[in-house]
Amino acid sequence: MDTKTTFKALTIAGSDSGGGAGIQADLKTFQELDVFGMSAITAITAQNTLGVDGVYPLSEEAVIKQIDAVSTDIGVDAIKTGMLFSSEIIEVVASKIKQYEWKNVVIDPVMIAKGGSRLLQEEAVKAIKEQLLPVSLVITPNIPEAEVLTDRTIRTLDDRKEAAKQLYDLGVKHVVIKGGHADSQNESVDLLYDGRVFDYFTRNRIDTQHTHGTGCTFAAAITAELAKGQSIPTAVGIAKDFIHAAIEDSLGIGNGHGPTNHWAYRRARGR
Ligand SMILES: Nc1ncnc2c1ncn2[C@@H]1O[C@H](COP(=O)(O)OP(=O)(O)O)[C@@H](O)[C@H]1O
Ligand SMILES: Cc1ncc(COP(=O)(O)OP(=O)(O)O)c(N)n1
Repeated sequence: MDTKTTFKALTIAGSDSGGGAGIQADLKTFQELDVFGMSAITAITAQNTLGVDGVYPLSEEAVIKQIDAVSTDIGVDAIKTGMLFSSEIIEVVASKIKQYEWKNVVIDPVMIAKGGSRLLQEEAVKAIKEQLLPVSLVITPNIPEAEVLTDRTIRTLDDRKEAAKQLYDLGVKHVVIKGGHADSQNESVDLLYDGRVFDYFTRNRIDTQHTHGTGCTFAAAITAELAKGQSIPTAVGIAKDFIHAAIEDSLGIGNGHGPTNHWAYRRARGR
């Protein structure tokens, strides 16, 4: 009998036709980290490195069917959410997390794409705070997303720490506020808060416009490592190394904000 363990992760997110963000980025990241990837698509976007040209949400029924199909047969060790688009889809996802008693739940609260297109309806922010955060293990907002979720301006690291505490108080067990949008010219610092202590993950800032999909890729790497049973600080540390390699060795594809390189981390390890 085959006794090999296969770790499995599910992404519940939107499709990016350009391949750099959304479910495409998540599945590539799972694969690169030796985790079997599955998807429940919430919306289809027509998108490339120049921006989003169309958003086509799926019905709640379609999302439910996809989640049930993989959960009842294949099984799930960790899940990640990305673009959820509406309060209705968020409600479905929160109820499925409860139904399947998932513990390794990573929320990337995707709101607006780089070019300014909305990937989450404005009124759905409330549903993320009230329905999703209480049933999640980790949330990974960038600074603008953390500002919306906490209704506060974040300029300094102290502002970020206060925002992390505020998010923790909504019920999520770990908060990672990413530093890609911070003012710092030299480094990009991500902050992790577990309700007790702050931890910092720091790498040099890379001067590039090819950062499309960095948030999705980072959160997917955390999810993959949680699926394998890693602790949260270890998973965040590996994700930081993964995204840093992917940005540093980016591919130069397209005429706008290009994608990161999902195979850079593996190649750097000689695999
Ligand atoms: N120019 C950069 N150089 C190095 N790391 C970066 C850079 N931009 C983003 N990162 C890292 O990429 C990840 C995603 O960050 P961020 O850009 O804040 O998220 P999002 O893509 O959701 O806006 C974080 O780990 C962040 O520190
Ligand atoms: C379908 C889809 N999902 C998420 C995003 C946002 O990705 P993110 O990693 O935040 O990168 P940018 O859009 O900021 O480049 C997306 N664009 N599309």
